[in-house]
Amino acid sequence: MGRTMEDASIGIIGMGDMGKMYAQRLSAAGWRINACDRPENYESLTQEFASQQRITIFPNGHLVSRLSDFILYSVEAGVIDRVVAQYGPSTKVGAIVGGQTSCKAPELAAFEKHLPSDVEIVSCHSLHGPKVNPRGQPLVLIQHRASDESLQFVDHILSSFGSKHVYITGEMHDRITADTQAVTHAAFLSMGTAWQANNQFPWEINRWVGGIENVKINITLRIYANKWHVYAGLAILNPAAKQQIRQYAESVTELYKLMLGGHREELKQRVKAAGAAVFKEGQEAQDLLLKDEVLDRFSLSNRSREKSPPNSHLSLLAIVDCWSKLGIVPYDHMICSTPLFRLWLGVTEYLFRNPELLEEALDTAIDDNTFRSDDLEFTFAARAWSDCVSFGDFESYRDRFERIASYFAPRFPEASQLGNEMMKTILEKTTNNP
Ligand SMILES: NC(=O)C1=CN([C@@H]2O[C@H](COP(=O)(O)OP(=O)(O)OC[C@H]3O[C@@H](n4cnc5c(N)ncnc54)[C@H](OP(=O)(O)O)[C@@H]3O)[C@@H](O)[C@H]2O)C=CC1
Ligand SMILES: O=C(O)C(=O)Cc1ccc(O)cc1
Repeated sequence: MGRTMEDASIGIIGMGDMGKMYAQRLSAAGWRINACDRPENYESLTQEFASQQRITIFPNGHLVSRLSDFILYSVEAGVIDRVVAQYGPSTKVGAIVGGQTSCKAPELAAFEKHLPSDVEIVSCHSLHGPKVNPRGQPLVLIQHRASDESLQFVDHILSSFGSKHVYITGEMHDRITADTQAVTHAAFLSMGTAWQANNQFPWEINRWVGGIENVKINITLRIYANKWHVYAGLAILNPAAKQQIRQYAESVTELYKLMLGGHREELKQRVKAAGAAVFKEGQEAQDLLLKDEVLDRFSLSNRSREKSPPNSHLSLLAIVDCWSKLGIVPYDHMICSTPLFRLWLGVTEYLFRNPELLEEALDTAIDDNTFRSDDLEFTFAARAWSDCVSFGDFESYRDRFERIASYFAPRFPEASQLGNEMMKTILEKTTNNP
């Protein structure tokens, strides 16, 4: 292999949020980092990292690739092929290459296509955002074209994160993350779309205040405050995601039609059968915590509330219907769970493991027309996001995303502070920190 742990250096191509987080944490653990972003960002990055002795900034990926023993591409998923085509042939002989993109099929295809055959491939994916402490969070490692020794080398490099290493294939990664990431995002993106379409800031309206609603609101705003390309890439480029998001939109539509038609018994039967398939007896996940007393602390609203206002919870009924139609047991996907997914599963579980609350939601869906127009917009939104992902057009995804994001933007600073506290509190209880 020709490299020793002592003199090895790590290359990072793409110094955005994730690239910088990796550079900071790996250099703090004692590794030498060679990093670059696009050539036009060279000057500013050099200044930013001037005081960090173990991080050297280079003008481009050729210079990073020819020097480094483990090279990580941390660029937008949509450009991975182009960037690997550009710098891949400059990779140091015998080096190991990996990527941080959220969908592995295009990344691994790019590596196979453009890397010299003497280069090994071990890819990875931290299943959390750049501001989350990696300790205890899942970190996927994919030994795609590499010896066991090289996998151990990468394993060792990344061990300082304290993450929970998960060893799977790229294909399995994409199938699981279609659910834990792409469908989860589709649900929250649709909530935001519906609120915007009805011209609502949900925390200002009585029927949205408290409990589960705080999670819905805080996560939706958290997603819209983030970069569109992260969500577009992992949904559009993952074939399993298209199918799963389409099923989610179909479940939303069919349940909404049952509500609209007043088909109480059919609705109850369908939802409860789905619930029984997903939440099997004795299959409780780790303590997911979601209790109203805690969730109530994270409200953007300044109103107080005594009891949860009844809600049809269409978004939650539909995800369970979707999982059951696809034969997915979400607890099996905890190995690739992100913090958002655990919260999403947590609120869903909270509703489905509370028979009175579920009954109340189903009766509200039939009897109470307060939510009809919200649910109508939510149904349109779920279908529109599904179409957008299926068409695979990054620019129209960006346009939809940014239009809705700008509606909520004035509340981002407050929402992100509150959302961070909520995540922290809930993560402390839902992560098995070693
Ligand atoms: N954000 C998150 O929560 C997570 C993201 N990921 C994945 O990690 C990857 C990076 O995400 P993130 O850091 O958030 O995104 P960013 O947009 O912050 O970072 C990507 C960086 O790559 C740069 N880049 C683009 N082309 C080149 C090139 N030819 N050479 C060098 N640099 C280039 C971009 O520059 P410019 O902006 O100027 O184009 C940008 O600085 C994505 O694939 C994402 O899906 C994975 C886990 C979590
Ligand atoms: O938790 C989520 O789903 C996020 O939104 C953060 C995120 C985004 C992309 C990833 O590949 C991993 C995590």
